[in-house]
Amino acid sequence: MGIFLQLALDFVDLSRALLVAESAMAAGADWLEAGTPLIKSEGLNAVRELRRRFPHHCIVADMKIMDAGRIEVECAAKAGANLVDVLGAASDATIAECIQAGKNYGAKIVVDLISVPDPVTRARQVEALGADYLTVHVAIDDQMVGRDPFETLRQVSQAVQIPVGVAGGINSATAAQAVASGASYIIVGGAITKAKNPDQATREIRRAIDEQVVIPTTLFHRVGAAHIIEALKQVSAANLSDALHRSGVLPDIRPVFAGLKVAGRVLTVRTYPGDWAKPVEAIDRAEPGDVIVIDAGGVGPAVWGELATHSAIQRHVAGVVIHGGLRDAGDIAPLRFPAFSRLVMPNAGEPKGFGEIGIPIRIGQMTIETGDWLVGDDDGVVVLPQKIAVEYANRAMDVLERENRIREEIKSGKTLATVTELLRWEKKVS
Ligand SMILES: O=C([C@H](O)CO)[C@H](O)[C@H](O)COP(=O)(O)O
Repeated sequence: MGIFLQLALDFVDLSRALLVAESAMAAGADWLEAGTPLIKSEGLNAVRELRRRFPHHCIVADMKIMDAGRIEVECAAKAGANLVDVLGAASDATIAECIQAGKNYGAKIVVDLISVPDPVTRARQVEALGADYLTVHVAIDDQMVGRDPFETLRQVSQAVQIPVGVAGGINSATAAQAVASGASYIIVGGAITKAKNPDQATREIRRAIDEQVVIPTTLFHRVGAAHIIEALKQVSAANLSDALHRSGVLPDIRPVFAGLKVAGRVLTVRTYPGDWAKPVEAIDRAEPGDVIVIDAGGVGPAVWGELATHSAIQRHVAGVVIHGGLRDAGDIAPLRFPAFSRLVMPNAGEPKGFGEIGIPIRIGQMTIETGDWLVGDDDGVVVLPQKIAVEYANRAMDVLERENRIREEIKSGKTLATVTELLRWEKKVS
């Protein structure tokens, strides 16, 4: 038996899900899953419509059943599902009821081991209860902190006899690893549903599975602490702010030059207005790729200019952010050095040395620490606190990937309002 590719339609709008389903099924996906968000949003009509459009394909209802297994399996099966998903975290009674209802209504039962503390033990238990399939699954939110399913998949696939599948951020670069780790079926959501070309994405993943090859991708994979910058170099300040629940923005800080982006680790400086000693000394303290963030009280005179910029370039400093003034803009422009400031002016102060390097600073409501991360572009500057950097760098990538998909649907002739069904989801004033 070959390895099945299951497409997880994790949309909230059925029309968008069907668009991708048509494309991906024609390109090599085997099983079609009504994702949990889709079922929660559209109900089992999503399963009925998938069954109607794909009468001969295996339809999976990712119900993530936690209770009332009998009725939930019955209605999913009657809606047209071949496989119904129950959580391994549910009680044995619920899982046994699902299995029995599955027998009665012609549906196979998949037990999803998502967030189960001891997946190997639970896998053996539910196999003994009569489960038909087992899925090793890393939750979307756990993917954002860098977790992957492969070691657990290897252990579980060796512990049971029933087919074991995998879900959790699988993409064209990791699908082969999923097969090598023992997967009998591979569930892919975002790497296809957020792809600009779902058919091409499906073909690549299909090839990765069938030929056991790694097909590199810069999208749909999540970084760990050592590679945060890789994600931040891809996302915009807007993506990062969206990921941070629309926060993180440094107020009143504007790009001095258009078309320049910076992403990097922060080195902070506090100085007295106009006192450019510590800002310039920080250049010598910075690591390559750092962004120097200066709190000069939000007022002039300038604490940064053309000579400081040449010095920063020598030290491979990635950019400068000034809560205060910059000068020599015309001379800095041709250097294409990313600079962001509250003010631009011709007058500087004196290098008196009042201030400190590396200490926490405060700009507006934001406390910024050395070691935090930052993205700046034509929109402004967003700071990412280091303690949440892995998660929110990954969530910013997720924002970028989702917008890539929406853009393609708009380019196909739709509007943003229709693609996102704004009218449907507007906050209803009761
Ligand atoms: O089951 C899923 C998740 O809990 C959201 O419903 C996904 O379908 C599953 O994780 C596959 O999606 P990706 O992780 O994006 O490949």
